Amino acid sequence: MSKSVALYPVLAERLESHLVEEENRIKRIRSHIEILKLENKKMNMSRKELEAEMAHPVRVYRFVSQFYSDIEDIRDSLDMSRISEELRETLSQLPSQKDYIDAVGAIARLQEVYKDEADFTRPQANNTIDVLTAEEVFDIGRTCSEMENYYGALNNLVRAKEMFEDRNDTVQAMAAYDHLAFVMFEQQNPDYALNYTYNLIDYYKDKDEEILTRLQDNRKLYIEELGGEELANQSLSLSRPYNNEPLEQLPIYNKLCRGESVELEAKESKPLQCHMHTNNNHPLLILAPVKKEDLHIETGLSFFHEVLSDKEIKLFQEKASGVFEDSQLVPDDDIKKDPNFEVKDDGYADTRVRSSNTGWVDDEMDVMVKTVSRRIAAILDLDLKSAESFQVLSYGIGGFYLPHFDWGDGENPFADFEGNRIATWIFYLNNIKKGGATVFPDIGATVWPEKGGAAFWRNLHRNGEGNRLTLHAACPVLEGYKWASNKWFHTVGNEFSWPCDVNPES
Ligand SMILES: O=C(O)CCC(=O)C(=O)O
Ligand SMILES: [Fe+2]
Repeated sequence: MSKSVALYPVLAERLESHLVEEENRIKRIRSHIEILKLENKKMNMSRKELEAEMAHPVRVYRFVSQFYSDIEDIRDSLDMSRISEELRETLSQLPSQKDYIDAVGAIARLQEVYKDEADFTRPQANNTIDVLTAEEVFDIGRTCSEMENYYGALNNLVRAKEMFEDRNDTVQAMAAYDHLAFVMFEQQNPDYALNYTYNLIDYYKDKDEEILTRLQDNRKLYIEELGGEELANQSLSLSRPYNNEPLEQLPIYNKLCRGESVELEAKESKPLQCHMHTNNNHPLLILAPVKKEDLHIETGLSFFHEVLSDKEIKLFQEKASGVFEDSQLVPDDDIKKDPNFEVKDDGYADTRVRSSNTGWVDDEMDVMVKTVSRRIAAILDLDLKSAESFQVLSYGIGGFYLPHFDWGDGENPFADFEGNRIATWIFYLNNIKKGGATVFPDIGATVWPEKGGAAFWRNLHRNGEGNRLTLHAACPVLEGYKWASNKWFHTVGNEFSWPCDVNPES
């Protein structure tokens, strides 16, 4: 009993400090509410305004990382076991760690593909607002490292260290150096890792015991990797430049995305046996002939200008926005073999292969959609009966689709349709500020999106087999956003639609 009595003042004291903590927690929630109210204006923007606001990679990264850390802080400040279902539901829909990682991944992908054009650490064309700070570059480098994207990690950490040094911030420069040493090791540069570690040991030796111990352990590991003390010492002169292997080994794709020309292995070039039927006498086209550019003979790759009106484009965007979801992709065998690709539990590949929104728009949704379908069929002289609905795609900053075929393998590749995807038609619904081309690595072609225009190609050989030259990809969007729409024609009803071919036996 007397023991309990003695605890009275202790209890009062502990309750008091609990209350202070609770009050602080509530203050934190209140300050978040104030910030959210201020941000409210942005959240009420229309789709168009939001697209314009989020048209630069740095803005997207900044917005997502700031929002994500606020949301994390809000989550931390709440007693999650006592919140309402509604609040829980709302929180679950807000930026998550995955969104933040995707935003960093988009920056790293853009840097990998577009190189100097995607150097967001320097003002580009007098734009001094959308420039990353040293702290942000450091954050991107560290996150890349956590994602095991050591290529992106190395580039960003090197730059972060430089930026910290430029402002004589040794403490931060050393922190960047510390991460960099590990990343150098992961990218097969143990000599660099060791050299950096010696410098770091020198710096931390009378500053931080814990860091020092870790650095000393690393030093041992790097020396071992270099084949012992003697060989390690020899390698320290660092006369060779460091390796930095990109994450995706896609040099042709990257070049084409940048608009550079590529040298291809010599391809057969037989004369065409006859010319493609342009179908210009079709009644639907007499009054409005379309301007067509031939880009590649064997696949029929071509570009059609000004096929869609602004009104039709708006309709496609509106119809699709109502039914948008993340683009899914059933990975084919080639993709599964690539060590960079992970297949999620549900059998779909993750955002390392493709990232965009998809909405299906069919002819029954609006008579204008049906008119457009008929216009394409008339231009191509293909039968619409077995065609798919329009697959409308919207790509945000960094949105892309790695090289793939539209045709499927095996006996019955598209169970829900009649036959394989014989041909692809892809509309471009807007002009993109930078990036976002469709490229064909084995043809060496880059198709630049043009509002209202469309690209077309034939996916299959005459014998029905997939044509491997049709390998194609969507380049990441570097600035702005991208809207496109696929229309796939299938074999049934189009068996005899083949025009001429360089090799009629194929
Ligand atoms: O967006 C592009 O440029 C290409 C899209 C594509 O290839 C596809 O969706 O299959
Ligand atoms: Fe495709």
